[in-house]
Amino acid sequence: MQEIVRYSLLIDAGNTRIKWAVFQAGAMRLPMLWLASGGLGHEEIAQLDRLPQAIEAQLPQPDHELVTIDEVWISNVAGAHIQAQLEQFIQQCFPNATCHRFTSSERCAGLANCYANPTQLGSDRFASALAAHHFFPDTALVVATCGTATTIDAILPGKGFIGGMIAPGLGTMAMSLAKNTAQLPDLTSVADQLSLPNLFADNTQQAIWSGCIHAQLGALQCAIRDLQRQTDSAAVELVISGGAVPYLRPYFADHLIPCLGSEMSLHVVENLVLTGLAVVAQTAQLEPGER
Ligand SMILES: Nc1ncnc2c1ncn2[C@@H]1O[C@H](COP(=O)(O)OP(=O)(O)O)[C@@H](O)[C@H]1O
Ligand SMILES: CC(C)(COP(=O)(O)O)[C@@H](O)C(=O)NCCC(=O)O
Repeated sequence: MQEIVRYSLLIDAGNTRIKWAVFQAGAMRLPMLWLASGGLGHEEIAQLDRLPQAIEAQLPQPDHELVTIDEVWISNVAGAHIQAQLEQFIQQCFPNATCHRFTSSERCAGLANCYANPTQLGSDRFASALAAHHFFPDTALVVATCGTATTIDAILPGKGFIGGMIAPGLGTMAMSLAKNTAQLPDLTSVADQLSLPNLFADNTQQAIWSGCIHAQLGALQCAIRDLQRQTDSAAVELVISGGAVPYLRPYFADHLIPCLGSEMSLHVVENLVLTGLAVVAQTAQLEPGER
């Protein structure tokens, strides 16, 4: 008889990209071993009608297994239009799956949310915090996601998610300079080739890039230092994720690790929001009353 293997589909709809992963509840460790995963821009959303094929192509699928997506968890901060399209694709592709929209609440998976209005907190920020708290419990954490916006949040043992900062993301910063000035170019297509031999650049492209990169690093440094002051200790760890991390990472050794005190206190996670949704899905399966 064929065994039916039950999977959860996790979806992180950010303001630039939609990321997805297939997860099977069980022991979790970093990096997460997704059974299948992918991502696409908003402009490519129509391709989601081929999601079952994209998933099947990646799954290790021995003959005796039938693959069933029996639940979907969505974190969406990209608006009602994207939510409606996502729900339509899920209904079309996985008609038997239960679809859950993850939103921020006062408490989830053992983490308290101290936002004045807990439901106002972006679901991606809360999911990221849940992931960080799950893997690094009892630690003062700065949790950063560097996407369309850069969000830099804090978790304190005994208190939970205490709040954070929302800043323009790296790409958003660079684009806003190009849009709002007469003489500054758009760096989007050349970002992959840009390097910074000196913080004080001697040309326009590198000067823009230096400004944007160091603004991001500076915000992270401020967050780490503030949390260190609040905890009266240097034992603060940074968990960081998001599409802009590959551009920022070359500067971590000079600008973040000295603040943290040790390389061991820096954790780069491929997709923290999806990881948080896996924590939520697992908690809901194991402890249905906890969500
Ligand atoms: N060429 C680039 N230059 C600067 N930033 C980039 C570039 N490519 C990607 N990024 C960054 O990655 C972001 C997308 O990352 P992601 O974490 O998926 O964001 P979101 O969750 O907001 O959709 C872009 O908005 C941008 O900030
Ligand atoms: C801050 C955000 C825009 C980040 O979105 P992203 O960059 O991940 O696409 C999103 O988390 C959001 O819309 N938050 C709601 C407001 C808040 O968190 O306070």
